[in-house]
Amino acid sequence: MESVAEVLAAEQKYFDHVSDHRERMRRRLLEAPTAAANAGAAARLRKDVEARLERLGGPDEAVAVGRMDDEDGDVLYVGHHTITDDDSEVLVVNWQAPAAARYYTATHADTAGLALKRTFECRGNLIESYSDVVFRQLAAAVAELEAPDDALLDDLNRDRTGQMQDIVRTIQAAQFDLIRAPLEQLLVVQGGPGTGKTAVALHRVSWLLFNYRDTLSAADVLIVGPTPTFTRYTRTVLPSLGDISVVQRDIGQFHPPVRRGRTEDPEVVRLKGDGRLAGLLRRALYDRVGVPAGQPAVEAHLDGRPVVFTADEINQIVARSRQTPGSFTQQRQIFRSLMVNVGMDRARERRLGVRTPLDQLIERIWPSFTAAAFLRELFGSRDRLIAAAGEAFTAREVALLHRRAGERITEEIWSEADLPLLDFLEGLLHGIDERYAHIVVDEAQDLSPMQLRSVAARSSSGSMTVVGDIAQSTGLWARDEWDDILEHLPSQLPQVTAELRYGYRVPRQVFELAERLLPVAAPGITAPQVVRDGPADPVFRLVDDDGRAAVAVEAAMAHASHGRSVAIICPAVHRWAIESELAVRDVAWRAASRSELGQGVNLVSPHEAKGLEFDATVVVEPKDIIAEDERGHRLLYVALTRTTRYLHVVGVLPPFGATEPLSLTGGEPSTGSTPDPVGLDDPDRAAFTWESDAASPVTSRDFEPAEAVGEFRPSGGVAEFQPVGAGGDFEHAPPVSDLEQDRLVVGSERARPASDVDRFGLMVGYERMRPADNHEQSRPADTREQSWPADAHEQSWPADAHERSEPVDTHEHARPAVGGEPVRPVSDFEPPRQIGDFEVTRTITVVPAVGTATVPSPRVEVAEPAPMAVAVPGVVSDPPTVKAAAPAAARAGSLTAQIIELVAVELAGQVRENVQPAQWQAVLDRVGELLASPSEAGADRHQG
Ligand SMILES: Nc1ncnc2c1ncn2[C@@H]1O[C@H](COP(=O)(O)OP(=O)(O)OP(=O)(O)O)[C@@H](O)[C@H]1O
Repeated sequence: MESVAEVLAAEQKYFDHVSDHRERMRRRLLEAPTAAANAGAAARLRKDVEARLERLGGPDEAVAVGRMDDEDGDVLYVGHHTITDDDSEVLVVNWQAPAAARYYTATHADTAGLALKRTFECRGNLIESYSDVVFRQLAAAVAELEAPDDALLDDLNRDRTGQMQDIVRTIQAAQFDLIRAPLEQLLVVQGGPGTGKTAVALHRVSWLLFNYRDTLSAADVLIVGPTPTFTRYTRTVLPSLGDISVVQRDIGQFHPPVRRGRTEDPEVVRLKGDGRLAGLLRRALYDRVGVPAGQPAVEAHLDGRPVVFTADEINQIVARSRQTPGSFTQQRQIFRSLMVNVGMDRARERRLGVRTPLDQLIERIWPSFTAAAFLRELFGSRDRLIAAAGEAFTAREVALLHRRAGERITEEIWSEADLPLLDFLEGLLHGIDERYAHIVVDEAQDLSPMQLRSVAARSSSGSMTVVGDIAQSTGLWARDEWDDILEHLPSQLPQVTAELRYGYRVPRQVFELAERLLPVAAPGITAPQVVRDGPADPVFRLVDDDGRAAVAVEAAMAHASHGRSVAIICPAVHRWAIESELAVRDVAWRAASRSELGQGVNLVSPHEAKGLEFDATVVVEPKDIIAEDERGHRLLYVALTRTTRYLHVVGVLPPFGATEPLSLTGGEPSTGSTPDPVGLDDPDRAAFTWESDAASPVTSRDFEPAEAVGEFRPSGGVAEFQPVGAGGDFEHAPPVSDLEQDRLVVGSERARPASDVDRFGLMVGYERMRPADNHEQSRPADTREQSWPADAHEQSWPADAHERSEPVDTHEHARPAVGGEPVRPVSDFEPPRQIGDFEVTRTITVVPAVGTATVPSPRVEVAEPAPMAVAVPGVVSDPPTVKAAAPAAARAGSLTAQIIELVAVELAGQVRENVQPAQWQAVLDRVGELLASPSEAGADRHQG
């Protein structure tokens, strides 16, 4: 069997060989125009050459994405583009070609005659690694049937860039089935978040363009997305597949040119999206045609020769004109020619005194409009609205549509809900010029009937790919059924509905949280099956109102500092605070509302977040996301499912506690008997995760704090913390901390092995706020942060900090100053590498704002921390060695105390209660003391 290195060398040789041929093809193509007979032919050739060069791929692209070996030993390489040698032998076949299909369709159950499928991981044309699926082995390994292969996992784990990437390398069999479904149908693809609906829809376009190339060109295809941001995010995929001229638009782009920016009441917006508006507009438009009632006859002149028409006569001509197929304007032209014909026949001798030229009369009887002018007049006239509304609308609805017109048409500002109406009118007035043989509608689940009409009006054939997720359907037109959407997309073609079942984007830990919303958000929908684990559990950050923005921004900055794309998904009510915080901290950020996305910090509204994804997301204030939409739980589901790796939830509601569990379901505050909506009752679930940069941060499940340091014993509504081993009972105390290779590790015997636990590292909270020279004030002021000052003794301490119940604001603009020295912002502090004898392996953010929790009762009382520190058997195994070990032990002791506090928080969570600010403060004060004079406190404790 060949070694990996041998395989790589052989494959690279082939890649280089193919690349040489590709460059030869390129040179030949580039030379072609110069050989043309004349300038016109050369220009045509050049265009053709450009298109063919696109199809060839760039010189830096990998020539192939994979290869397949059939059972007879024949090999075929698959890539983005076909590459041939001098004899026109195919070296690499393009992925859309029928010959490539088996690369995607082969499965363990039906190998399609393949023995092996190899997927390459490349940088440019350099192969970095490859992964093989050996079908016979796969079939044998039943356990692996649903397991994603390595190549797929690699792709899913890569950093996101703010632009969607193609998935040619790793299209899955079920996805490929939809990609190559026949053109002549209306294909509906339902699938949960991250199941690849958008990817499938885009690759389907490319596949159709290749396989129906005789009848379908790029100009025949339209892709419609929900927002400009989404369109920007997805628009590079098709060019990367060699399909450059496919039209990609967002739904807000179908309208005549008007000024946008009017905001409207949701009730009005909803009404304007209603399909009944189509009837109203049509009636209103044709209500403007005809001779006004009460006018039996009219007179006009044709070149000075008077003509008289009776009203009946004109109305008959109007009726005849309206029967001809065509737009309002075309019918008007017919009307005009009929009128002119009659006029010519009937015109008498020239006579003065008839003032109205025939064209003016025609304009009065059948006015010509622009869509905007017509709609402005209609909305501005209650009478016209009432007439057009007929029986189909209530008086209230008519009143909602009525509005004062702007002074001039050029000053009229239009709302988003007006746009489909303008578009509909434009279609009535002039017809729709741009029609497409295939239309892809992404995120279709939210579109209003009038928006869907805009799409349908552009279909020449009824062939469409409609993708979306009912469970993510929000907004004023949130749907529970696909039929409610499809009734507005009429098609003569068969309608086929398919479902994508595997979730590729969202890691298991995150989806386990998000899917708990589904029973409330979309009861009939089956959750997708996630295919991979993420690097971390979701992190819940408990904050108070003042601390929210800081915590969210800090979390985002931390991710951004690792080069990740991170979205702060923020409901409108907190947007300002977040933007201010970003400004104060001088953080460069991008706004989805301006269609900017990329690495670093992005600020995104929950609605804008649809269809997008990021390496990390910070979801701000779940309850307000829920409040932002009638289907707020779905909106939160959307927000929670945007991450490919890390999720932070930042909110004022504690993620635990009997009085207010993390209210992912929103609504009324829960009582003790209310089932916990996110399953935090479930003892197997981590109540929260302590924030950490570790690859897998320590969660509340990771060790057994109660066994390690003590336990909470509820008594009369107050749970008391009882440290185990108090009074020096080392023998029976399980280890609380241990010194191992200069690291402080924490855990009990039942905890994870030290290698895992040592990620826990040192708890260095609180210390950063230590006063320079007044140890009595040594106490934490802001437990949201966890950095250690580079030099603790240089820090100033706000004089009134001990009286504050809210975290001290450490921002530039509101930084407290003590003795003229401003308190430095948290971001200025570098955690130390070394504390005493201990190497700092990790800093962990303290669960924030416990000191400011407002949950009244029941409460947890935390006993004095002193006895807790005695259980340091790894350091001080018996009293005689106390003195010698005192400095190290003292430091370890104080740090242990901090750990114990965190354990206390954890336990508080586990007993589903919260710590009273006063109690908590007592603990923190005590730790402050210990930290202020560690040796003394340590010695005391060990002696005591
Ligand atoms: N076969 C695959 N190989 C590699 N990556 C894939 C594959 N299928 C999907 N993905 C990736 O999964 C992520 C989610 O895909 P996509 O955005 O198409 O999902 P979606 O179903 O449209 O999600 P949403 O409902 O949130 O809009 C993308 O990063 C996409 O590239």
